[in-house]
Amino acid sequence: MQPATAAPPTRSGEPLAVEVTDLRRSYGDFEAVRGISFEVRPGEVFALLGVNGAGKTSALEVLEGLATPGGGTVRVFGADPVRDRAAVRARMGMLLQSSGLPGDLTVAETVRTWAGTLSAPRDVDEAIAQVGLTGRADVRVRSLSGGERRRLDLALAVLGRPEVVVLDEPTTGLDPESRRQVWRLVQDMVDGGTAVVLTTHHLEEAEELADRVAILKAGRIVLSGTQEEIAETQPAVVRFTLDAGTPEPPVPAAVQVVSAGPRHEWHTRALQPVLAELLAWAAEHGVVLRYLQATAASLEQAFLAVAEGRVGDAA
Ligand SMILES: Nc1ncnc2c1ncn2[C@@H]1O[C@H](COP(=O)(O)OP(=O)(O)OP(=O)(O)O)[C@@H](O)[C@H]1O
Repeated sequence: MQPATAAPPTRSGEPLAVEVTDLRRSYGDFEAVRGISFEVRPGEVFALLGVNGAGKTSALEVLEGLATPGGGTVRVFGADPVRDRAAVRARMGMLLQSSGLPGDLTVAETVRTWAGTLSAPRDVDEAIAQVGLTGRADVRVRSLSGGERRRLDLALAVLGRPEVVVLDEPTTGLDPESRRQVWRLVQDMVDGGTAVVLTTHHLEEAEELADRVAILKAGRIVLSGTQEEIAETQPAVVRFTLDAGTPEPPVPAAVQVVSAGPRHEWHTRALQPVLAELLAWAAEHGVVLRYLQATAASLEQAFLAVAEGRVGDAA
């Protein structure tokens, strides 16, 4: 487990795109964000994960300048998103969980109107094409499907060529193809040097996009680091089923037996040698390991461990 979420110092001297230090936010007596810290550099994707109510949106709203922190600081390229709102807004694109676009305008009119408020917008047709809405350009917003509307929101979020983009659940409601289209768009922006902070309930989205991840629970960061660092906090899993009457394999020292049958489940931090030992035993004794599965530790396992209180509940 990583105690802090400092960005790796890969490009010395480069300003931090986002710097959040000991951020707190309360609603009345209830503290929804309880002292979180993280940094994001240009060209990096940082994902905030957590179950419903963990505090992700509450934290992002401070970053977006929509709420003031109850404690701690937030800086975007060194500026305060609330005090220096105009300066931060010029460099930031945001995709909120829900948007309130006028339903009467068409897609093209909406993008054109939005472009008119920006100093250096992308080409309107290109922006519409990038989110796959070219064929829907003349359709009124109110007639769009939920997924199409989400893609329009995204087109607007990145229309001003932002250096920092905050995406609150960018692909919720999208079909798999549209989701991939959004991932490509995000990846293109990142390749161009944009810093991205995103929340998502789709772990495969974080796996696809995020350089670093923080898993929140009840307003605190419980695990953070690269995906590999987070996954390594969890054991690998081996599962197999033995036919009745088959001898039991010896349990290697590095194994914790979670289930001893009929479906065996072993947890281990030494997957390769444990698997090698098991397979050698099976070959030697002519035993079939039915439905054999070996799963390396994953971000998903770590997420579930946090959600289910197996990690970090003492915090
Ligand atoms: N306006 C509000 N007034 C009171 N409590 C609120 C308010 N907004 C959020 N909360 C509470 O703060 C906590 C964090 O909410 P938040 O929306 O930040 O979580 P989240 O991680 O973004 O959840 P989700 O994944 O469901 O979007 C929750 O317990 C929520 O009920």
